[in-house]
Amino acid sequence: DRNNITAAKIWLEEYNTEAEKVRPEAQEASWTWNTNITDYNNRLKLEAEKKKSEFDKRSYNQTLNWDWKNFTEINAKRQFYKIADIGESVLPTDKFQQITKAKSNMQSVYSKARVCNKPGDQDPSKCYPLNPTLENIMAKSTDWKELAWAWEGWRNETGRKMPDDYEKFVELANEAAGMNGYTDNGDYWRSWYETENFEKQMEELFIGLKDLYKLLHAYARKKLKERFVGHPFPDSGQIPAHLLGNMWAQSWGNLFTLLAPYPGKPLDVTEMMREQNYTTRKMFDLSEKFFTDLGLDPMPPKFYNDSMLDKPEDGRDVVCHASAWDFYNRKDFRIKQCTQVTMDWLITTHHEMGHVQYFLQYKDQPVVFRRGANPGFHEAIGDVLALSVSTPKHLKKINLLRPNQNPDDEELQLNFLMNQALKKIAFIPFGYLIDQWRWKVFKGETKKDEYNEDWWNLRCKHQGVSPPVQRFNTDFDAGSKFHVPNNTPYIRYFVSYVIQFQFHKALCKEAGHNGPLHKCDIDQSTEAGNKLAAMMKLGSSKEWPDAMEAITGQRKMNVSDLIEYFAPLEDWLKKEVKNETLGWDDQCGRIWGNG
Ligand SMILES: CC(=O)N[C@@H](CC(=O)O)C(=O)NC[C@H](CC1(C(=O)N[C@@H](Cc2ccc(O)cc2)C(=O)O)CCCC1)C(=O)O
Ligand SMILES: [Zn+2]
Repeated sequence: DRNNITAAKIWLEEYNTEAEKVRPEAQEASWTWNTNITDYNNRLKLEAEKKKSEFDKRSYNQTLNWDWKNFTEINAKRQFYKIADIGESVLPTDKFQQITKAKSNMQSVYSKARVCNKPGDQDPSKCYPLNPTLENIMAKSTDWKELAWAWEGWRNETGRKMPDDYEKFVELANEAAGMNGYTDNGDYWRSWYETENFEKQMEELFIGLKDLYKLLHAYARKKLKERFVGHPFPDSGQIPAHLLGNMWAQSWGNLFTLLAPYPGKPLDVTEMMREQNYTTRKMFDLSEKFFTDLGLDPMPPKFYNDSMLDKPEDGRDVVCHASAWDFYNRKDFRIKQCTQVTMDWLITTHHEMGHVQYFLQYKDQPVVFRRGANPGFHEAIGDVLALSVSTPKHLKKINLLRPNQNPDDEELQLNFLMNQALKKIAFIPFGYLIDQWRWKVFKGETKKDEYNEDWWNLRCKHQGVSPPVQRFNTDFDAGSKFHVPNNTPYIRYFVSYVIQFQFHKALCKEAGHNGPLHKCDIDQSTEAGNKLAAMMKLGSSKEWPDAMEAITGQRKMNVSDLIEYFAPLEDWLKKEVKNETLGWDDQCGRIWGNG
């Protein structure tokens, strides 16, 4: 009967066995399209997704045979709860096909986009991809016009072509969420955090970090005004968004040579990697060794064979944006990325390997528990290890610091902290605002003809950046960021950037570190590794405060460890910007045209 827990557990076993067949097929078809974007592979992907959605629907219907909401066995009850939560698969077949088609269109536009008419090109029909060309221009160019060409061109070739598909996606995603008992798709996405007033909690964390961001923003604005003297910076105080070394102004690491407190003490790890003929494989071996030296798992033998670690040279279209893949069969785990030999890509490699390590650690959980404790946890693992790898002390150990450089030199240490701040503090408002915008779209508070105005209201208000050229309602700048057309939620990165410092602090203590937090390198500490592994093994079988407690001994997210980590730099910044006006107006002033 409906309360027979023994029979229910047998059914759960059967569900798992079947899920370990259906999911790998869907993943394999998605992998094939991602690594070779063709109409044929797209059809196979849609077919496989349709098959998986039918399995999900069938499984949901079978959960109705059990009174699982009243089960006393927590683990079984939690499995039923997750099996019954089938997301977009709840849609009837025709609507499921429509939403999958809309997503596929946007993903394809994003991944195939090229920008032409580069200033100074003899052949105006020559076109350039984001990776590596446009990203390199945004990272290295100091030519205002060239930066503006790349910035505007990318948005014309991506976001501008998506509003109709995006509107369709929002409508159907909300319909699916409604059928699953949520108020809208944003409510569904937030449900993964199982946290009362989650939006309020995120806002409080963000408010706690605003002052630190304003210091860095004021310093960067001061130095960029010197670099681009004579060019228009808005009176409202924002920084033109194309000057920050990144297509979305989300990470300012490429401004290090401009912003380093002691320019004579460079951290030019990329040059060192190139001088030592680093290859993609060497970057992965380095990362894997860090994990295994902590006592964590090595990559399975077929990982390197089956992964795509470099951009293919046979001209096929691929999704270059890095990603880590669990095939849910306990055997196949892959990474797909178009690796370049740079320090940034060494960090990204650790980030993706962090995902695979999490997959490996929880692979014997029931399929529905093979997720992060919350999505932010999955994003934090690789970054936590990268916090140790990037220290001057560790770079010295792996011979990526110049021989004449002393890792304990205080000026070098301050340069290191600035380098970290340009990636971690600069990211905070961006990590926060993407889903602020999307949650409002899903709530219906932002209509299609307001998509772009609302996007820039948030970019101007929270991030303190403004568009370098006039924007119109016919633009859709949110669509120029991978995660919007690819429907990947983003608040997970904001959460990760906060909790990774909590994890770092706790693991450094476990590793016996004394002294400032930013100097800690947990390398080879199996005590730290064991703590991390124990948390990852839980997967999503427990609510995330239990996982947080397993590492840090307490159950809340808070920004105090991040602030402690950057304390020495905060003092330096306060002195640097004492004659500056901190912050900016909420509005961006005149940036709007009615196109
Ligand atoms: C099958 C699948 O999709 N799997 C998921 C993982 C999972 O869910 O299991 C996945 O691989 N997602 C891709 C995504 C890629 C990256 C990303 O998009 N990063 C953010 C923000 C950021 C930037 C710098 C940084 O150091 C940390 C975060 C951005 O670039 O804006 C690219 C660079 C790094 C991470 C990722 O790995 O999170
Ligand atoms: Zn990630």
